[in-house]
Amino acid sequence: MAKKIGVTMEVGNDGVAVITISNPPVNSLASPIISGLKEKFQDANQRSDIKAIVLTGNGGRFSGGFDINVFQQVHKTGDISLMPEVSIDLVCNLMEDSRKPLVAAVEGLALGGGLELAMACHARVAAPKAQLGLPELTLGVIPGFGGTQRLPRLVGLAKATDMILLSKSISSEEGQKFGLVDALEAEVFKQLVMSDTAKALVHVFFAQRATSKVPNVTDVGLKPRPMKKVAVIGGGLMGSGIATALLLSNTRVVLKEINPDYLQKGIKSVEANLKSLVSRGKLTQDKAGKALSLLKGVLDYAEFKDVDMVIEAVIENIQLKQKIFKEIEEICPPHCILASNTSTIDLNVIGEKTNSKDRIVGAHFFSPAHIMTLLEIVRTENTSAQVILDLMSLGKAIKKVPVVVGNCIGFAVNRTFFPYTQGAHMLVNLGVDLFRVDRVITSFGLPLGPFQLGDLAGHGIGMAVKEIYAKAYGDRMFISPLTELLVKSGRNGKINGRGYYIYEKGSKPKPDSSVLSVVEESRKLTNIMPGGKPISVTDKEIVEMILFPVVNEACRVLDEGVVIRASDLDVASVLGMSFPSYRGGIIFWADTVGPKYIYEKLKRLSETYGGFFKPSRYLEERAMNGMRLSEPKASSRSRM
Ligand SMILES: C[C@H](O)CC(=O)SCCNC(=O)CCNC(=O)[C@H](O)C(C)(C)COP(=O)(O)OP(=O)(O)OC[C@H]1O[C@@H](n2cnc3c(N)ncnc32)[C@H](O)[C@@H]1OP(=O)(O)O
Repeated sequence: MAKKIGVTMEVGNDGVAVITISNPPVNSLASPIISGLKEKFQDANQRSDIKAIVLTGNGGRFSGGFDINVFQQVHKTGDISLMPEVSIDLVCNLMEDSRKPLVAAVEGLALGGGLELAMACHARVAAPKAQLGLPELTLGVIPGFGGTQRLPRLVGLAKATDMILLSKSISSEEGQKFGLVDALEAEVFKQLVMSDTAKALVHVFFAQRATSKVPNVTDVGLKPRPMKKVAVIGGGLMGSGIATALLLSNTRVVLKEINPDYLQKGIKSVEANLKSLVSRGKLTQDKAGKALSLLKGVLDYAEFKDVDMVIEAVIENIQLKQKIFKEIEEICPPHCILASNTSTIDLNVIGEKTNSKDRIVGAHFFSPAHIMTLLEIVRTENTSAQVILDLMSLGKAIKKVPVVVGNCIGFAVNRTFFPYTQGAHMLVNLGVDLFRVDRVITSFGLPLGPFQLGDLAGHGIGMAVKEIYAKAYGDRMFISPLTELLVKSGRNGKINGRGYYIYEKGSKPKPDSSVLSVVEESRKLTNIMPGGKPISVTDKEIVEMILFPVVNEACRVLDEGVVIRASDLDVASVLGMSFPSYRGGIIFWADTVGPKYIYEKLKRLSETYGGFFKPSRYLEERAMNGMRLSEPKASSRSRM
């Protein structure tokens, strides 16, 4: 039977193209394979429906390298032109420079040119026990597809020299240890690569990398300035957490409070944060001591004269923030970045009384700030590219994932998720058990259901936030009296030991059945149960009624250009809201479910239950045109 030689490309519904090398028995890189690869990569890079590429080999072997028969032919004929030019066209231009995430899925072996192709990909996943090496020297040649350059960068010079000069191959397990392999997968490698989970996780991996590319900021030749000394104003929960994160990365921190009592509390919180990291084995005592030595508590602005950045983290009070920004503008050096950790207030309003609008930026950390990795960098139309770059660079230095977003109420994450609680409240007012709602949402993959999350955030805050959202997005809110009734009955959430659940030291939160009388009162007031009877819903419908309105708001966030790209919202939802990463983030998940399905469901729900579910224009357009939500808009009215 004739051998089937060639390169194939299959594109899944999710936009992932799988390019497969077929040249049995070892998928050597013969001329038709090299030209096939060029053609497929060219095609994949151009097609708008392809958003990520996987390169793999057929029959359990990635590739045994360049076709040695060609060497033999060259030797026989003396015609060196038989050697194809591969490095520039294929390996650099089409693979390495591809703007689409490109992953090598390696099984069996990747040797010589085979490993070099894998190294030109943006990441490598390998099955256990695969053989990886550059044995070219055994044939009297050197690695010719760039391996001499890429291998040392991945595994270090010593290991690379060993592998190249001694033609020593290594296993994928060793490769992972040295950084040649990004992830190892189990035996059912192929199935796993093609599984929804792998697709989602690979998506999040690349989406996270993509966040560091910000047009007109990271591509205009600017260099980040060093942030040697940073001031944090406010030593509360957020301020002390932010200070801890900075100290852990060896940044000098000035922590300012308004009186000695508050200052002492702030410093104690930083100490407690560090102590808890030490007790959990995440930090040595020495390093904790070093971090603390970089902290200086102050009650006035004297230390602000030489700071590189101020991060304001006081309560959400517009007048107070405006006053602080006016003061720091006067006292800080002219290069100093003036950042606010506000989660809701418009940055233009905060900076209204200053003449330094180009230096004003949002640094929205998520609580606890020294642990949660998302940092929303909120820019206004006046924030300078240099300031954004500096904050991105500081964010990375303190081990956060900075995502640059536009200025709107709630920014990207809180705005996208504001319907999350409301959908849950609607269900409960329609007669569904609140503890069931939490159970269904946690089994979907979020760590906390909406009611337990509300308890954790505190219902006092919940009420304040609801008001802010009602002003901004009141046209699409479900207003439920549940939170107010809860607070009235003395249940502020975890903070005072009681919310929907009972919180006792040392034990897990317990559902509090006595809260049901509060729920009953709310149901009476809203009176939305059809015929006064509880509705009957499946678990799937519960997920849909809570998360589809979130997807709907995410569509508006995309439509208004609050994020640079859809995948930024995926990363932000995973890191800021703990949306399950194995579902790829909110937009990736929605595209998996299907925009048309979501649109039709929301439309039906809005006919029954009103405007809260009304599909957005963006969702409707995508559903009607059979487009994914993540596809970039043809013309953008970005706020970025
Ligand atoms: C530009 C680049 O940097 C340059 C290069 O890539 S140079 C090439 C570097 N690659 C190599 O040196 C790998 C050479 N091959 C091997 O070491 C071994 O064949 C192997 C480990 C891949 C597989 O070993 P094993 O399973 O024992 O099978 P083995 O009998 O050796 O090979 C199976 C068949 O594949 C062929 N083959 C293996 N590697 C090949 C290659 N790179 N090109 C062409 N044919 C190859 C063998 O000639 C053999 O063919 P046959 O069945 O007609 O006799």
